[in-house]
Amino acid sequence: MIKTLVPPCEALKLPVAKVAGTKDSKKLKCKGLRMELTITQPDDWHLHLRDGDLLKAVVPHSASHFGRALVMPNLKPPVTTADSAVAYHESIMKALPTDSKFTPLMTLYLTDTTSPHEIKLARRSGVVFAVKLYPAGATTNSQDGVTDLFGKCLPVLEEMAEQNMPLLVHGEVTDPNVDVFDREKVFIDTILQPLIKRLPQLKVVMEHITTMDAVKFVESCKEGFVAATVTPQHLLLNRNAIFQGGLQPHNYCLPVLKREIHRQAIVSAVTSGSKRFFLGTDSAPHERRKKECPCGCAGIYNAPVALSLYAKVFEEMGALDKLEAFTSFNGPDFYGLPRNTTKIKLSKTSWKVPEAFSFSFGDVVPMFAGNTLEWQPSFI
Ligand SMILES: NC(=O)N[C@@H](CC(=O)O)C(=O)O
Ligand SMILES: [Zn+2]
Ligand SMILES: [Zn+2]
Repeated sequence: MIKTLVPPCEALKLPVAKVAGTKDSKKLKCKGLRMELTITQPDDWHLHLRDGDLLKAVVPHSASHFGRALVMPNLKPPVTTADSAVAYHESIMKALPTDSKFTPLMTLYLTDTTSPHEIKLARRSGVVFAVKLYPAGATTNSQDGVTDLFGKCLPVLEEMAEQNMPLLVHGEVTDPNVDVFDREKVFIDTILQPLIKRLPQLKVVMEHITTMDAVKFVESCKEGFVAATVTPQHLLLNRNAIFQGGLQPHNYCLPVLKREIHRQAIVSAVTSGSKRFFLGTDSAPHERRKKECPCGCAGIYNAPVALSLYAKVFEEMGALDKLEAFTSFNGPDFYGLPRNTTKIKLSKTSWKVPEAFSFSFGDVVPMFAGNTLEWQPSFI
């Protein structure tokens, strides 16, 4: 629901106008009215929560806005078994603020030696909802990932199709001869296309898509079987942002930001209302000293700003009426889970993103640190 509010002092006296389309909302904005949106509580279908002190530090940011999150397994060591997923689930539950209703959904880290039996155990655990494919060497903590998907993992993938367990992919090839900006497209051509041909019943999510090639691929597949998550950074930034006024380590993530034409293709796809695309922040915190150094880690910490940024993208495209499906419906529908029943409010109120979050072990710098954003989420 999209509502408009007048400035706070007068808010109680005046009737609330409902806004059906975005042309209206733009008009209202011009008149100086403040907008407010009430939407079903969103879920984050791609989140890095880490472990230890960093987990305790960052989990409140996700728990304060999202109902559930699909938690990525690329810890050190990675979460490769049902037992370790259950243990990780417990440590996340312990790290949550006491009154939190946030539900972590766990993933298994696929390796060359993952057995079909482990998939059965994962399904039975009740806490594992997907299996994650990291091509070995593709991204942070992927060294134990898969070296040869078709050669080593076919029996596991068949069992996953059997168990209705989705495969989530970091969709980049690791061949050093392939240009870093082409790695997603080559992955689609050489791995994903053959995979869905071979196992059409396997559900696949292309994580954090970055190219028009990925958009076209996902749109060409059978709805309900192949989908994609989209991050705030790939909707709002192109590759210039990595080099704006000097090297910008906090805009470096994998897959790396791409050209403007790719960003525009992703924005069009998510704001079209297609059910194939849903929210996955890929919020990936690294301590500041591990980002601002000679060989900085890939990953953008966006959990504190993600909802504001998604709202900004949809508003700029005149598609605020499509935001809720992207943030709160398409994901659970794909995973066959119920939609959340609680609501959150997004108010069009300026707020400043902190320069950094400071913890005893160090700082974590969020995406758009120090910038002013317009949409502010809160519980109702
Ligand atoms: N996206 C990133 O740049 N980094 C992620 C890993 C990943 O999702 O590829 C991380 O764990 O830091
Ligand atoms: Zn990834
Ligand atoms: Zn990720």
